[in-house]
Amino acid sequence: MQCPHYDAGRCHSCTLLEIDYPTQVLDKERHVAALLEPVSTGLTWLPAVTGAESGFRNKAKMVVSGTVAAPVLGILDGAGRGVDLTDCGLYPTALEASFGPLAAFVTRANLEPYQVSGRGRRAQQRGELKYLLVTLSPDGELMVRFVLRSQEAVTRIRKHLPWLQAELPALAVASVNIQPAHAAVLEGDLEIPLTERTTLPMRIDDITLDLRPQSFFQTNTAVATELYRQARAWVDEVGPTSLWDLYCGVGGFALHCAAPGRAVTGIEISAEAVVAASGTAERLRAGADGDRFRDVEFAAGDATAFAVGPDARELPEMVIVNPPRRGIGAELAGWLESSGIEHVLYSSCNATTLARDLAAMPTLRPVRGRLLDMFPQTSHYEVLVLLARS
Ligand SMILES: C[S@@+](CC[C@H](N)C(=O)[O-])C[C@H]1O[C@@H](n2cnc3c(N)ncnc32)[C@H](O)[C@@H]1O
Repeated sequence: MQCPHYDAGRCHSCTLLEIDYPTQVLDKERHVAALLEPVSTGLTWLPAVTGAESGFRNKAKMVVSGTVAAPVLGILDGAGRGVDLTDCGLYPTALEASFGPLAAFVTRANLEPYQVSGRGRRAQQRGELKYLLVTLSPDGELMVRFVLRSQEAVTRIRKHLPWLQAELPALAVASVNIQPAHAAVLEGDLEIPLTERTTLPMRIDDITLDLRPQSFFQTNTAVATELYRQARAWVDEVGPTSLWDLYCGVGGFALHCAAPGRAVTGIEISAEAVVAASGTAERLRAGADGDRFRDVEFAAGDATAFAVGPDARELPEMVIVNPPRRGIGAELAGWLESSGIEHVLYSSCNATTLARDLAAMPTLRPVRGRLLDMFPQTSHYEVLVLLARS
């Protein structure tokens, strides 16, 4: 992939851009194999799943800088200057096409880009609009979230929204997120819906997941499809009658792995994601294939607290974990190790913490592994590992 921003030294996000794609994948395979080497006796690797080298990201997190008259959507460079990344090669055309109308909307609704000058206690904050978070569904619909410092601009956004909807007919869901803190954390707790629709349907094979603001979704829809397919295949092979999906997000693993006669429980810290997952399950139960989803439920909470806590009376036959980059950690790994549960499916976006967690579960041996290249051009990747009790 060629990138003028990389060539000019303006953006360094795609750290592997100078390495051809097959070599990137080979290097990642070697990387994960080396990390898992201490626990790899009996582990069979399936061929890596690769995706498109460009145009694969279904979401854009655009920092808004510049001025009301000439907003810049992209990133801030090391010196805090805005870099326009609206032509970034990682975005599909339909996502890229939304940036022009969104930039024009910033001007029309008089949304002053947020900026900080000075440092420490002398830091001065100005402006309102921090980020534009845009997600593209597989059916071409858009969810747009305006991350603002305060509610000052909400009325103006509402007033001008019909203009944006006319310019961007694909806009299905819009909301404002209030992040008052000057912090690295992207978004705040308060979400203000702007449209009647609050869910973006993300169709993946035969399951359409409802995505809501403040919920995680896998970045690369095509590779996520393969991830859920592989998970379903391995879970069906094991054939558990009860399954937990810990760190379930909007229910991707839980719903793809649901089957008649299988009780599935999804646990997730984001209450909004749980609302979305529960809504999807309800819709699917009412559909032609409703029996599959009869016994699927979701609850909000901490994955470890759920597993080790008093709520977890009956142990499931199998557990799926798909934690953030920090991994599942010592407490949950220790609990799984001593639980006696026969099978665990671990989907990881950070093989270093995966290796650490596996070392803490010595009697749960990896038997199958598959790398899924969710993030071409970067050193990141997803890896799915099936663990069986030895
Ligand atoms: C890598 S995402 C996976 C989401 C989902 N499995 C999917 O396929 O989209 C990790 C998820 O863990 C959730 N999470 C973070 N900390 C958590 C915790 N302590 N307990 C439960 N869920 C947590 C995040 O909100 C996020 O949805």
